[in-house]
Amino acid sequence: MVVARKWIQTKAFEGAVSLDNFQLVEEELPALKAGEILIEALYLTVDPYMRVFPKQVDKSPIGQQIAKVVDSKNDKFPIGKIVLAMVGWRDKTVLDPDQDNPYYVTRFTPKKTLVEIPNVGDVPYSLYLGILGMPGLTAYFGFLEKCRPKPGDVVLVSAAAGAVGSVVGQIAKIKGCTVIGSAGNKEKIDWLKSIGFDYVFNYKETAVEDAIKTFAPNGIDCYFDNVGGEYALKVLDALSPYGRMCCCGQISRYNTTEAGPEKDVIHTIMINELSVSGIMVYSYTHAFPNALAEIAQWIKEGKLKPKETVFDGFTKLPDAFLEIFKGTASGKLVVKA
Ligand SMILES: NC(=O)C1=CN([C@@H]2O[C@H](COP(=O)(O)OP(=O)(O)OC[C@H]3O[C@@H](n4cnc5c(N)ncnc54)[C@H](OP(=O)(O)O)[C@@H]3O)[C@@H](O)[C@H]2O)C=CC1
Ligand SMILES: CCCCCC(=O)/C=C/[C@@H]1[C@@H](C/C=C\CCCC(=O)O)[C@@H](O)C[C@H]1O
Repeated sequence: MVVARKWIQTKAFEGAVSLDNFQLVEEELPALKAGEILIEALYLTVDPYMRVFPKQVDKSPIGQQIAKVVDSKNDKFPIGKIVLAMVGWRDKTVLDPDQDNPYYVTRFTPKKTLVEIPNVGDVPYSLYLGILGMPGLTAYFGFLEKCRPKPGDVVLVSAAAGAVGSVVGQIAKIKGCTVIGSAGNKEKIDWLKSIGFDYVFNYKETAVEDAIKTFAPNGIDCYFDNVGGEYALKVLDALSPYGRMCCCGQISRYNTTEAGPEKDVIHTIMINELSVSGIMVYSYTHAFPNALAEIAQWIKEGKLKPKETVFDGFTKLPDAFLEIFKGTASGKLVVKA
């Protein structure tokens, strides 16, 4: 008999997430039926959207993991094969590789529970949860398709030291742009400078509108928005005519239910003929293989530098999740099971 551990969410999130939102429980797994496999987590991801994903109370929070097949009654998935699976915060799982994703929401998640890992060469498995996974692809499509950068454009990225923002900034450099990033501590600022950002500021010390006056006196051409709220409205006001803004996330608002700052944003969008677009990365599923090949090539050439903060141990999942909102660590947060 195999016993799995899984985290469940004990109560609805309200305000800041705390450790008592989660409980670790054990579960006896059923014997494998024909066609099924048993997988064991190697790395699990924590991402900001887990804070706002609907209907998870009494369930294991949504999440992908890189896992190894450890028992199999399916010839296509032999023992030892590595897969990417959306099974939530669990260390062991029995599944049919062809089953639909129990967390599926149209456009927002993969349709199937299990996804083959892309064949992009010999890279650490954890990267499939970051730069070669959902966050990296979000950066790639959000920036290239929605911001439509041109060489010489001035690009601003918020939460620039994070999983998405750090990739956006580096792709912007590859595309010949001038890149400004914001982050919340000195270690992140120093790291962003070291990977090629032209200007970096601590948004907790310098208001974004002041940073823009200093670093981009002629305005911002592209804004990649990871934070939303007042920060995003301030940047909207500073976009150059024909500017582009990619609305990727609103992390400054995830822990609050209070109404956001009000303003007649529509007038600003009209008068400057701005393009403001959202991004949902799974809308580009058809184009993932080519994008991943290009990202992998940039990594190989040293043009894109992955960074991770790794939490050691399955029991650390809630701590890793809380770290997203503390904001001390940079790069992609992953948990080594
Ligand atoms: N549309 C889509 O398909 C996707 C959207 N996203 C969104 O992209 C954004 C970035 O995601 P990801 O790169 O994974 O996360 P990050 O790795 O950037 O982690 C979160 C970071 O956000 C910053 N942050 C945390 N709380 C706040 C706050 N209250 N106000 C301002 N900044 C805060 C902190 O950095 P610091 O304070 O140092 O800047 C923290 O380190 C999120 O909003 C996420 O929801 C992500 C993936 C897909
Ligand atoms: C609703 C806030 C979403 C914040 C942006 C973000 O991080 C998106 C990430 C998606 C995510 C889907 C997340 C939420 C779907 C909400 C559906 C609903 O019915 O409200 C996940 O699938 C990975 C990213 O594509």
